[in-house]
Amino acid sequence: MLRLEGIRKLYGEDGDNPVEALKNINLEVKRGEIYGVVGYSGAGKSSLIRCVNLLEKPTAGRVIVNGKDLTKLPAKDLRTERKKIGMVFQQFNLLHSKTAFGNVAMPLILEGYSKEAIHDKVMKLLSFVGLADKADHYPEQLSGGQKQRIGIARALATDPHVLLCDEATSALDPDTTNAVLDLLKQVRDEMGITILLITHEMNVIRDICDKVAVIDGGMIVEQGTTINLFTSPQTDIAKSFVRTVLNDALPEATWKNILEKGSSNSVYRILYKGESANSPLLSNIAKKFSVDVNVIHGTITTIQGQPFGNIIIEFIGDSREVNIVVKYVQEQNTTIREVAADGI
Ligand SMILES: Nc1ncnc2c1ncn2[C@@H]1O[C@H](COP(=O)(O)OP(=O)(O)OP(=O)(O)O)[C@@H](O)[C@H]1O
Repeated sequence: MLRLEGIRKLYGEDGDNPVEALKNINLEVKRGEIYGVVGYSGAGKSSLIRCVNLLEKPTAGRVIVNGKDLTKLPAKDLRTERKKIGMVFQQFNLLHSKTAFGNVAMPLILEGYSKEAIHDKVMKLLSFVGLADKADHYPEQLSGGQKQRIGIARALATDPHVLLCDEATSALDPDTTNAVLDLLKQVRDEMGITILLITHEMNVIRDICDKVAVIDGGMIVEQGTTINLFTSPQTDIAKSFVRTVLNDALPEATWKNILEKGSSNSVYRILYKGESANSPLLSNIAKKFSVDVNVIHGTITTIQGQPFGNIIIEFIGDSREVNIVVKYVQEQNTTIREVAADGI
């Protein structure tokens, strides 16, 4: 549905200090997928999303939407194809002089739709985003979450195939963020729209993305399914992003206690994924082996509908028996490793 091939973006290429914001970006989003791009400030996220709808022309590379390379289209055809790409902005970008109705109607007026058709479509979209009763309200009379719903309704007005979301929830509080993320999921599930979103918030990736790419210094440094990225991040930057929501480092005070007891060599991290998160692993260990299991720290979270457990435990018992237990855990298709000196 959407493919980026070898995208480069160089700003100020004719000046003394050109900035290479994107370096050879390759990415494929399948129809109906929600694909997230996560990165720190300055990583190149905005440049990337702006290159997708050609608000910025890539210096090199191809942007293929529905089989068409947008970078090769003449201006008139590009305008037609752009209508199939909706855009949702962090700051909503609503016209303050227009009501909610007027904002959603805008793209349809520009398209020359009849008054009746506009009324029908706008009211349907306002109902879809749960704001039919706010049709006559102006943006200043709406909350941030409501403004974003209007922004989404406006983006849907031209029946896009792809929705690009630029930090769509970054200006919202956590509860409102959840509601807007649910709405985006509904857009995908009920309308079959493919979504590419950029964010610096890993909870957004965890909550709605099927796949994710981590971008750093204008390059994709890691990409894959959301569950794989969360359960086995490879790069330091992906690990640090995952840590922002899983908070899996052992608290310093707990680690200090363990060191004082001299039992640091029997502290392990166990990562459960999917099915194995449901199996009573710890109680099995306690039943089968003569070691005690002390859970020190941990989180269990749901990623793409699958439970994922990340817990730190201390085995209390003979070290030979502990080694046997570690082997047993590995045989259960579960990751286990000693916790390092920094509690990670
Ligand atoms: N119009 C521009 N002219 C020159 N340099 C630019 C321009 N836009 C972005 N850059 C530079 O390109 C790099 C990537 O910026 P970009 O805005 O794409 O990152 P970002 O990940 O979206 O950051 P943020 O989350 O802070 O918006 C940065 O070094 C930035 O300074």
